[in-house]
Amino acid sequence: MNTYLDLEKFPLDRPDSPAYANLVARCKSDMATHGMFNLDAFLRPEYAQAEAEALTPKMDSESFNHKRAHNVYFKKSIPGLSEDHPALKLFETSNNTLCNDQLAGSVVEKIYTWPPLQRFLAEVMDKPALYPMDDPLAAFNVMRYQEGQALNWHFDRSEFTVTVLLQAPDEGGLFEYRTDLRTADDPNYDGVARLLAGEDPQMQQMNVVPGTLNVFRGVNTPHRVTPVKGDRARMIAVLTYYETPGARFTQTEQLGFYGRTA
Ligand SMILES: O=C(O)CCC(=O)C(=O)O
Ligand SMILES: [Fe+2]
Repeated sequence: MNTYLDLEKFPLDRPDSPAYANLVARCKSDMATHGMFNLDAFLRPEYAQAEAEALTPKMDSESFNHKRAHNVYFKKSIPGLSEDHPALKLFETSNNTLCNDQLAGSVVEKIYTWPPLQRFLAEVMDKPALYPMDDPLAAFNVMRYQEGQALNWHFDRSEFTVTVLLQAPDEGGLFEYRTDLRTADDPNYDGVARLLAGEDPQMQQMNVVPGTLNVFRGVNTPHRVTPVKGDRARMIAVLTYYETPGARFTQTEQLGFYGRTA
């Protein structure tokens, strides 16, 4: 994996080293303060670019165009919220997705299934262990956003999400987020409505270099990707792990996100 990953800077393969302990401590601290952490250029940028190019023909011919209007919950209705509540405002999303069953042999698959990464993430996230999903579609994806495409405001299904940026666009395609807008006990619908109206001063933007591994707690932190501008697409790998083995999407979720069931 040292070919692809910068294991000198991020010694995930040396869990007994002091450098590893330092890295875990830094990531825990970033997670506690910002709800996310980054390993800059963890996937060496030349391999990130090569992976983006290698996957482009498949993206052109086989990907699912995830295009729909949705609210921040990806649900039709929320018990106790009237249909016209501004927290349920609909937004357009469009991007193209390749699923894990279309990514056999890819570098993204190698990273997703590499046990030291799972162990490292578990340690940073204070979990006894983390497991890959047992879902042929939702375990890991590569998403492409071309000119005008975007992923609109949403909360994630999983507690946290791991991404690796493969290719950055020339303009737009920015990741925007609002840390801890809700909690497990307080859905904060008025706060959600404020954010969606563009009136939350605590919204932030993140800009990362290609190859960066980002981990963010997206279950209570709404986030979006702004529309891409220009000819260069934004391409990103999304890796999902759970605390229990065997996690799967429901058929309804598979259909909604990937246009098919498997
Ligand atoms: O494209 C990204 O940076 C974010 C992807 C994301 O939020 C998701 O897949 O849930
Ligand atoms: Fe997300």
